[in-house]
Amino acid sequence: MRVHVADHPLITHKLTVLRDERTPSPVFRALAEELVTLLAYEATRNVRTTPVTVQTPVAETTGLAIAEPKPLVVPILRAGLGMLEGMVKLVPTAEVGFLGMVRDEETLQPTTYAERLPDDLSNRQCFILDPMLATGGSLGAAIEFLFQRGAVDVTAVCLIAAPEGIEAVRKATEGREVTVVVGALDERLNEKGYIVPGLGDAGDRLYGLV
Ligand SMILES: O=P(O)(O)OC[C@H]1O[C@H](OP(=O)(O)OP(=O)(O)O)[C@H](O)[C@@H]1O
Ligand SMILES: O=c1cc[nH]c(=O)[nH]1
Ligand SMILES: [Mg+2]
Repeated sequence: MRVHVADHPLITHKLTVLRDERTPSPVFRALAEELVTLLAYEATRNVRTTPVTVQTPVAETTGLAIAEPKPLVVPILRAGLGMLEGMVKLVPTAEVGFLGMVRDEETLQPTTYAERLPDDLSNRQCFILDPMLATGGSLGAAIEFLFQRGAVDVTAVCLIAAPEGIEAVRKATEGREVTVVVGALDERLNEKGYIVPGLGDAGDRLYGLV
C-alpha cells in the first residue's frame, strides 16, 4: 500500500480552519470540497490515459485523454458525500457509485447499509472518498468490497488519518494495489476511536447531528 501525506501550506491552512470547532457547517462544507480538489491532483497522478490527436489552430498534436473504462468515484456516506463535488469537478467524466457505511460508536465496527455500485468493476480504477480514516475499519471494508467486485486498483482520498488506521488498512489490503492520499497524518486515536486532534465527527459537522 502506498501512502501519500500531502505537504502543502494551502492544504494545511484549509485543514486548520476545518478543525476549528467554531467553523460552521456552510464553511466546513466549502472547505471539504476545496480540500478534495487539491488532494485529487495527487490521487489521480496514475489515472489511466490514452493518446489522442487534436488539431490546434497551428498544428496537429498528440495529447492524452482519460482512458475507458471511466474511473469510478465512490464516496462513503454520509461524510464522504461532502467530498464528491470537489472530486468530480476535477474529473468530470468519472462515474459515481455509493457505499453507505456507519461505525458502531461502542464496538467501532463498521456496517454497510447501502450500496449502489456497478456489479462488475473489473478493469476499473476506483477512488474512494472518506474524510476520516480512524481505526481503518470502514475504509478497509470499503476497499475489500470493491476488490470483491473486481476492481484492479483503489485509491482512497481522506482528509485526516490516524497512524493506527493507516496500519490497519495496510494489513487488511496486503497484496492489493492500494494508494491512500491524506491531507494530514494526526497523532493517534483516543479511547473513543476519535482522531486526535482530528476535527470531531465529520458527518455531524457537515450535515448536523442525527
Ligand atoms: O476508520 P473508522 O474507525 O472506521 O472510522 C471512520 C468512519 O467514521 C466516519 O463515518 P461514520 O461512521 O461516523 O458515519 P457518518 O459519515 O454517517 O457520520 C467516517 O466518515 C468514516 O467512514
Ligand atoms: O475522529 C473521527 C473518527 C471517526 N469518524 C469521524 O467522523 N471522526
Ligand atoms: Mg459520523
